Amino acid sequence: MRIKICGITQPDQGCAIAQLGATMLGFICVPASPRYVTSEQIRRILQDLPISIQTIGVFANASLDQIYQTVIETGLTGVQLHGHESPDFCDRLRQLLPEIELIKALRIKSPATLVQTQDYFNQVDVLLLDAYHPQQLGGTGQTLDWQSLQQFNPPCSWFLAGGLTPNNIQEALQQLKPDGIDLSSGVERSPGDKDLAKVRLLFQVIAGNREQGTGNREQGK
Ligand SMILES: O=C(O)c1ccccc1N[C@@H]1O[C@H](COP(=O)(O)O)[C@@H](O)[C@H]1O
Repeated sequence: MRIKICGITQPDQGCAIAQLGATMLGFICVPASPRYVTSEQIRRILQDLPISIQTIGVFANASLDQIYQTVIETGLTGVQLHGHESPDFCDRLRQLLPEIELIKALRIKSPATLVQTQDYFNQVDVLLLDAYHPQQLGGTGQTLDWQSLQQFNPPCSWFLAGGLTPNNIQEALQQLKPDGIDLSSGVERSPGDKDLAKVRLLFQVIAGNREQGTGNREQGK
């Protein structure tokens, strides 16, 4: 399972979180967010990271040109679209930046909203499900109704996001088997300031969960 820690703003925290086991780091390129980082800041953080870490820029309703410029300036390996971007917009971004990993986040207001995800199956690499909040686009700490997602099985990869923490990740992963998880505010001291003790605990809980799964399989459960 891939693990993305989002809202990185400091080079030392990025390195430490990569060392703890994150496979992806996210950088908020949404100016209104308290976790916003400029291209210059992203570049500085990326230069110390191991090459194996995927680095994702998170955008919301930005123009194709803004996204293109940021990716070219920074060397990000992927883009997460967290606003109201259409499937056609995803297509055009794919043509512009064919090498990057393309993630479309959808904020799920009700189980009925899940139907919208179908429009993106062929357009993106990963679908990311986040919780809906009427005023904020992301990083809200709100959880989804995990039970209502149990039948969600898209033909592409999907990530679970929204209010995940070291305290609730075990329950979430007992109910769902996403290809990846994405955490931001659940491993923070304050917006953009990651709490390394919480990140460490997260990886310990996930490792325990994996061992439990292996044990259950060995015992035929
Ligand atoms: O984190 C932000 O400030 C943010 C701003 C605008 C769009 C997305 C944002 N973050 C994304 O929100 C989800 C869930 O965050 P949380 O774990 O509930 O705090 C995550 O995908 C972030 O990438």
